[in-house]
Amino acid sequence: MWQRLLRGVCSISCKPIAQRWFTKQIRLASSDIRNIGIMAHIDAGKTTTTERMLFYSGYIKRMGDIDAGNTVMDYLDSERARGITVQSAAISFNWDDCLINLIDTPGHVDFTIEVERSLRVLDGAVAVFDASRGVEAQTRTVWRQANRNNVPRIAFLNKMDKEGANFAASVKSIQSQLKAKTLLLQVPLVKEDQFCGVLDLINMKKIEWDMNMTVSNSGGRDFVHNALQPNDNEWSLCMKARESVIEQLAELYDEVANEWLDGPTAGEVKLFPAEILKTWIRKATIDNHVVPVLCGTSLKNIGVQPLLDAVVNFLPHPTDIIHPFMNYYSNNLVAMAFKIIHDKRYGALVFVRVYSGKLKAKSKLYNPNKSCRESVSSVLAVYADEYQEVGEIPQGSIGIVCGLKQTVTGDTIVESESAYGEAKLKAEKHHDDRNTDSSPAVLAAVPIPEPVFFRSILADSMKYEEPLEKALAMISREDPSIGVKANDHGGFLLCGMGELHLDIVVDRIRKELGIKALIGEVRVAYREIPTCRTTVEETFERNIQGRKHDVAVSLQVNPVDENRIISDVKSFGTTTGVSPQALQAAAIGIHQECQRGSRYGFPIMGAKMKLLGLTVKRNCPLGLVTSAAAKCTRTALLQADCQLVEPVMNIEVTTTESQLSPILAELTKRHATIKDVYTTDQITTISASAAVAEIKDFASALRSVTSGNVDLHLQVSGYQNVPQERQHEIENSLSGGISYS
Ligand SMILES: Nc1nc2c(ncn2[C@@H]2O[C@H](COP(=O)(O)OP(=O)(O)OP(=O)(O)O)[C@@H](O)[C@H]2O)c(=O)[nH]1
Repeated sequence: MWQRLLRGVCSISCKPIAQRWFTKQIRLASSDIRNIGIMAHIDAGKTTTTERMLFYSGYIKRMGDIDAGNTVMDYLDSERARGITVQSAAISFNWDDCLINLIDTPGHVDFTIEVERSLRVLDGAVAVFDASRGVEAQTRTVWRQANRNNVPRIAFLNKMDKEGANFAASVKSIQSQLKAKTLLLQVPLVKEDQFCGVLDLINMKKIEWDMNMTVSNSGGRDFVHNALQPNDNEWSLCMKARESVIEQLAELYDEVANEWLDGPTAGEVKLFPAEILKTWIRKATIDNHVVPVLCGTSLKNIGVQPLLDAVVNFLPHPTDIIHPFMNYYSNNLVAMAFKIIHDKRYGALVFVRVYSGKLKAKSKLYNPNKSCRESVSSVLAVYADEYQEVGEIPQGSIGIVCGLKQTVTGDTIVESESAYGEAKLKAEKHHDDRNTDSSPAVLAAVPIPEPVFFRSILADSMKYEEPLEKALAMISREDPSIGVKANDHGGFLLCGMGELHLDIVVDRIRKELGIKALIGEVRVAYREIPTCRTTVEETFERNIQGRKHDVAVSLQVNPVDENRIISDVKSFGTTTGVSPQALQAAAIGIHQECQRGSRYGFPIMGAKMKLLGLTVKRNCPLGLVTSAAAKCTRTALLQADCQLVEPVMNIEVTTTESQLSPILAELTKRHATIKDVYTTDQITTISASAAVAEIKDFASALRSVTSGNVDLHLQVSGYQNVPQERQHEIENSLSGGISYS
């Protein structure tokens, strides 16, 4: 990718346009900015839709083709090869005098953390659906994520050209499965059994594309829109549908009801001016009361321009949504780093959302999460894999900051340490929860679930050791859901959320960064949990340079019902008077030993590690405190009789009824528990759960037994004890060491 970034592989160079737009961006008011995401199930057409948006906005001169692997938005080699979006690519373009900062989010379940991070910084989203499938498994996940983050949404029913596309059924599935109140703003226009445009209910217009022109020369730029007339066939249908929109709004807001009752009429027909209607649709969308629904086919270039109009008209601008922390900073700078990628020329590119103030080039900033100062060298606006230096990122917008050394994804960045101090004081006056980990004056980070897969990675020769270490540090800074740990074989363990997640990292290391490395097979991240409470007291003696040092440690291990370790190491009782540095050194020893595991060598979880006592003489080396605490932890964990547990996944398979038998057979073979099987709208859904170890190659097995006519959604649901017979298998495979390929 790095060579690609330098060369600027995009076949289209748009620097002059970019320059004009980015200069304009600085003068923009917040109300002219839309920070939006595109979210959906894999393959619904997010990337194709985005490419069309760029094309119609004039940003690119030729549309990319996802199937030919030459889109602007999917720009990593691994993305182009696989035809899927892996990293969220952010991009800015203009539509109707507004600056749209758009983030294309990945659809695969392994990258849901990436989606969550994007949702934090967005003000609104376009949810893209495949109109022949309606709501799909991953849509439900991203929808829940958007609900959690209160992100207002527009639904775009894409692929209306496909055989089996069904507007009404898709809307029904949004209502029933996502429990969303849909507001239909368009009706599909079909001629000679072909989808060719939309009936716009707000403006009462027929918008029609010439199917012979769309795919070839015009690329869908040319379309005709005519006002609907009372003698048109579609008139009464559209009037009824428009009335239903107004009624839905009237149920929400009394003012709409009054306006509707008292407003002007033309003969028998009650009028409700389009501009007023738009204002109320916008309000209902931002209040998260309704989800406006539009339709089209991005591949055939129909319906994308009205979608862009809807983004500008109905999705919120940055100042529509006031986040509580903004009140503490007045007009001082506060921003959030939501993504990091590395570039050879600029180094770490930190994508930020500026909530208040301006983020200027050559300025000094403060990072309260890392308690450190940072220097900004330059500030960039982004065009997929091309960047344009700009002087500042204005309030409410998204851009890239260069020069930051310690900031990682999820950190808050503010103007200065003193500005943060003032904000923290103000925030604490309003909150009694001073004991929580993070101050209300910083933005809450995205929680990262426990990784369920890992694989070993070892440099092929000494020449690649340092580059590999640097590459892994860089990748885990970019994506904190990738864990990197040194293993006992001189290499590293790479932990991630799924097989694809780890495959992508390995691809980047080998192909994009050119590092020769030996890679172990993908393994399940088992864990060990203590089964009983133990208390251990031990004293350690060492002679160091003729001086005798001893450290006494007393530690208790308590089983707890949580998928993590709770470390209780603080100054109390017999630890009173022990220096904070010694307590910290003991905490490190306990943590390190928990990571090493006990009987099986897998990290511990479900344990509260309580330091009951620590006796340390003056001048005792801190390293000795760490190893004493580690040894005491080892003894305590052995006595706590740790049990091996494994991650379990919820499985959701959607298919047609005819494919049910082979799928159920595959699930039974893998000892899955079938929870439910139901059919709605001719789509059969099977929900089940199984151990991750049992379903490692489930996706490819499913594809082969159903000829690809299946949709699979997996999500980690928890942990369960490993059955006795498999425990032996695991022990045997572990004693065989790591096999690299
Ligand atoms: N028939 C039809 N196919 C479409 C349409 N839009 C996209 N496609 C096809 O659907 C497939 C997936 O499109 P993408 O744009 O990559 O979908 P995506 O949602 O970005 O997929 P991920 O990045 O993998 O999450 C490609 O083969 C597209 O050509 C459409 O309107 N009609």
